[in-house]
Amino acid sequence: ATALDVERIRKDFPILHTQVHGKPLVYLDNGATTQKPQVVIDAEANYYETYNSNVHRGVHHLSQVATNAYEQARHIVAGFINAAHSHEIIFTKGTTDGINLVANAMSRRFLKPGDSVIISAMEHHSNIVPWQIACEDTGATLKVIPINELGELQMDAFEALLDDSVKIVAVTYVSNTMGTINPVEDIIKLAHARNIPVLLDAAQAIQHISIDVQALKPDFLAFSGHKIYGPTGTGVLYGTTEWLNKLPPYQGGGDMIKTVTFAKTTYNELPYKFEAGTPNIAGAIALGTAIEYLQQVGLDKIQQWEEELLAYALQELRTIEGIRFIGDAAHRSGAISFLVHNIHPFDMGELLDQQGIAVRTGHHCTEPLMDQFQIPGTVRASLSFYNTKEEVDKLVAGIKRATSMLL
Ligand SMILES: Cc1ncc(COP(=O)(O)O)c(CNc2co[nH]c2=O)c1O
Repeated sequence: ATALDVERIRKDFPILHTQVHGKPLVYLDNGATTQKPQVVIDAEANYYETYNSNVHRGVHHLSQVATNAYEQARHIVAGFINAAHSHEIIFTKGTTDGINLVANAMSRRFLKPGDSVIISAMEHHSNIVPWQIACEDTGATLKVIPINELGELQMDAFEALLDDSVKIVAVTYVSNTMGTINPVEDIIKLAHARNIPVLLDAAQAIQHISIDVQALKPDFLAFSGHKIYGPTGTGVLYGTTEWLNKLPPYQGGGDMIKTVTFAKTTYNELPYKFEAGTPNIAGAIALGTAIEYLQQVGLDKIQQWEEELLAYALQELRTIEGIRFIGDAAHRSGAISFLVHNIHPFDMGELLDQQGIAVRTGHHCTEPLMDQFQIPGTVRASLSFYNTKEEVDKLVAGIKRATSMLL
């Protein structure tokens, strides 16, 4: 693939041309949320300006236009991850919402005392707490796959945890804190060998790695729209038809029903069974636009550039005296977490901010991981395809300047 024209791409993102504290914004907090191209911003505004209307039930023109746009967005998402059917795409509020939907259903229908749920030591709180609640409610046990000092899953320990008590495996595809890319193909194969379903938290994978769910075969896959250049409050839960038909409805209300009587209600077919109430119509449409934008840019070019930029960032960061990487997996993407000498991450982050450099500091909603490394938190830089090597150089220079001020 020909190289990405990053400078041209950057023109698509208005915010990248703003200043912070009088200095050009260097946005390196893409793991928290990504910036939005003008076409995504316009897609939301255009809906409200020209065809705002509720979906699925209206007979009037605007409602049909809105419904077609909303369902076209679903079709775009289905194609993006190569789902076998569009009805396997459930629009959610985000990754947290999608995981809660599955955990809630599992606790109501599939978990009982003596059962277990497997997660990993690097999970985001959104893929820990819903499972803790499900286990508390059902008497099931939460099991945790350990990681090694590089922040990689210990697969032998994972295999040892797999037994007949396990009713689901829920793991992150890519660590939001360390960037570790987990061997999800192997995890799924090992779990499926025992007929155990797998949920993949793809919040930090969907924007960096091409995902084909018919090849990879997760039973569920969740991601957030705002981390793949779409609006906040949007997301997707992919589920196989088989599993989505097994799950009870998550929320009751309009749209998710076929007929309602006080004696008995029958539920709608997929995907509407899981889309109660008026959805985030504008958000879903704009998410579809975000995905089309990425496809036009070229996912292979994006992946190639991000890999090159990550390698450059690691190479340059390694020149910093006293830097300690938290997680240094061989197979990684997106995020780089580090500490410099014994400087508290908050102090480093604050001084970087004063230089216009946006990174995230703290535990990144992975507190158990911080406990394992015995640190209060990290400084995390997380890259996107609109970042440049010059921005990496500014980060490195900014860290060196902050270090000289703080030591
Ligand atoms: C791996 C992972 N799972 C789930 C979530 C939750 O996504 P949400 O429902 O859209 O909030 C995040 C958000 N991660 C981060 C949010 O801010 N900094 C982060 O690293 C994440 O990185």
